[in-house]
Amino acid sequence: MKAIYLIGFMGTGKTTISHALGEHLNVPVTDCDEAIVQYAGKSIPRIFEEEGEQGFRDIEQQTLRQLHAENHIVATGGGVVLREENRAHMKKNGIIIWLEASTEEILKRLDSDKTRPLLTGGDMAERIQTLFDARKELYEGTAHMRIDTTGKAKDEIVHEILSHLDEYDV
Ligand SMILES: Nc1ncnc2c1ncn2[C@@H]1O[C@H](COP(=O)(O)OP(=O)(O)O)[C@@H](O)[C@H]1O
Ligand SMILES: O=C(O)C1=C[C@@H](OP(=O)(O)O)[C@@H](O)[C@H](O)C1
Ligand SMILES: [Mg+2]
Repeated sequence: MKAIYLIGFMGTGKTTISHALGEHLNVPVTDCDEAIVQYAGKSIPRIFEEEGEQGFRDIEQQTLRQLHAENHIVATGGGVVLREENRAHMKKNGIIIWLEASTEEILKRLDSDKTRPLLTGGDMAERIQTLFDARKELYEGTAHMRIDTTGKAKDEIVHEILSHLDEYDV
């Protein structure tokens, strides 16, 4: 099996769904953000604070490149599509699934979240909208499969992904 990469905005469920999908397919799962935290030895907010967003993106790019590119599910961070090198790496190595959710749903899911530095401070709905508008075309242009998760339970999303997987050369 090739790698399966989950991409999409913060709060669309990449981390959550990657683990559920891994269980169903009996394939190992890596969350890129977790690998980054391990490698850097500090939390994501701390990396942003001390090294800035570009410092984080450098580590993210390096980490993505080092992850297994076969027989593996990778939950990426929402900004992975910002770098062309990352988009090319994922396209070369696997199937890319874009998880979507409405702004209202993302707000609900991340209401009290303090772990996503790009969403803290200011009006969260506005931040989500601005960032999403800037990234939408990148998600669209990178993904092979697109799944709307709004109002859907984890199992439903996993089954929807599984039902489409055989359309691809995984
Ligand atoms: N389908 C869903 N329905 C409701 N809540 C969800 C769903 N998927 C994820 N969540 C919740 O939303 C939050 C963000 O999910 P997460 O998997 O961390 O998203 P991402 O990795 O895309 O940022 C978590 O609290 C998670 O439990
Ligand atoms: O969208 C982004 O730029 C980011 C998304 C986060 O991951 P999730 O998408 O899993 O929340 C994490 O990588 C970091 O806070 C930056
Ligand atoms: Mg995540």
